[in-house]
Amino acid sequence: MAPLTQNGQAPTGRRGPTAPPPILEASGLVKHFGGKRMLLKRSPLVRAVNGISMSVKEGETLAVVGESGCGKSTLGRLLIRLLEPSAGDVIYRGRNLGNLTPDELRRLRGELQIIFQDPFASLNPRMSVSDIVSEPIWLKGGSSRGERRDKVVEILRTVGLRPDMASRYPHEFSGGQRQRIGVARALASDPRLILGDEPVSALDVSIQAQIVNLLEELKERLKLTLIIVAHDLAVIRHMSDRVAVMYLGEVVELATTDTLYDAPLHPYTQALFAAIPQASAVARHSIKPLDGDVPSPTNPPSGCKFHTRCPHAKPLCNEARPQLEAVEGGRRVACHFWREIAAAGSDPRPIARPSARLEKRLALYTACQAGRAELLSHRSSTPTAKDQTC
Ligand SMILES: Nc1ncnc2c1ncn2[C@@H]1O[C@H](COP(=O)(O)OP(=O)(O)OP(=O)(O)O)[C@@H](O)[C@H]1O
Repeated sequence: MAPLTQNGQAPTGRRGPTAPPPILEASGLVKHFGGKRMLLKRSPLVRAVNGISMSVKEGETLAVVGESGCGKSTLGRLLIRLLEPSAGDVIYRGRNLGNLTPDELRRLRGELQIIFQDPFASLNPRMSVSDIVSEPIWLKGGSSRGERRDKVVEILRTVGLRPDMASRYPHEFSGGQRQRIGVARALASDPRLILGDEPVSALDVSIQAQIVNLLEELKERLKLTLIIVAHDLAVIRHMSDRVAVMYLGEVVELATTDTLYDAPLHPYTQALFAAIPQASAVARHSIKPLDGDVPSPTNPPSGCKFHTRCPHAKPLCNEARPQLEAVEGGRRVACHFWREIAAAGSDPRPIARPSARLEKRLALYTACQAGRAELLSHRSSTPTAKDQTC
């Protein structure tokens, strides 16, 4: 089993001569918050991200999953340089973002965009839709007022909103429509890579499917790369090509979506997926969902951060931090004993039927996928005022 190189890639040669270079590569990313002296005492040091090395391939959808507080949003924001790392580098299309001048970074900002979780909080209530969407175009520079107006109209159509909605204000829209405005704002600067930070979790389930489908459609049409931070494993399975599983500031497993859902290797991934046993092969292995809470990132356990909750923990896990190790098929796992755990779990049982709730959600996605062509033609002619149907 070949170990990873410093930048989180498999050793040179494994990628193959024809594989395109990643659009983004992170190496040794660390982000600590706090730890500053305040009057009489020091604020606690929060170790949000601890030495993550990974890459994002051009045109893929990479999902980042994990329990609340494990550092998903922080990692996402570090990758698009919305946050400055405490240590480590992000190389975007061959350029180290840490070495750019503020001016160079501002010019590059349009290529790296974000869609926020909460469409109610993330839009300025005092700005019209037209102002919200045209601001990034204006910031990019080089366009006249008329060109900006035309581009706003085009982008609104692209995200399924009517051009006459441009003069309205965010409070006049439904949740799904507001998230479409958030998507329009992200698209306005012609991005190459978009971070979706829980882009659908604040929305009603039926609206979630619309936004998921919109993002997928835009990704294909505009050749975007997506990083999706989310905790909804059904949405992740539907949307992503690869999944990075995080635990307490570290990536513990990284694999293609099908591989990960069919046979998770890390005990944390297994336990995470056991919360939706019918949706994954972990149902075959009677793995229990996780007990207890994630330890505090201000005082993380030594060695493997997961050992305090891991059913397979051995003394070594308390002593040494496991490295992300390359496994066949481009998958990576950070566990000292993944081979033993995988071998012990080779007693497959039939997969249980999906729960009624999961079945409903999967059916909804399928229906929305099937209705996409119809929806698109509907949007361009007589778009709906409210996001009520697929
Ligand atoms: N600006 C900040 N100052 C101090 N601590 C922070 C800050 N931002 C995040 N943290 C802490 O860093 C840790 C990781 O936070 P982060 O938001 O990245 O987690 P997450 O996995 O995205 O959580 P959630 O799913 O709940 O959004 C948490 O303990 C959080 O409290």
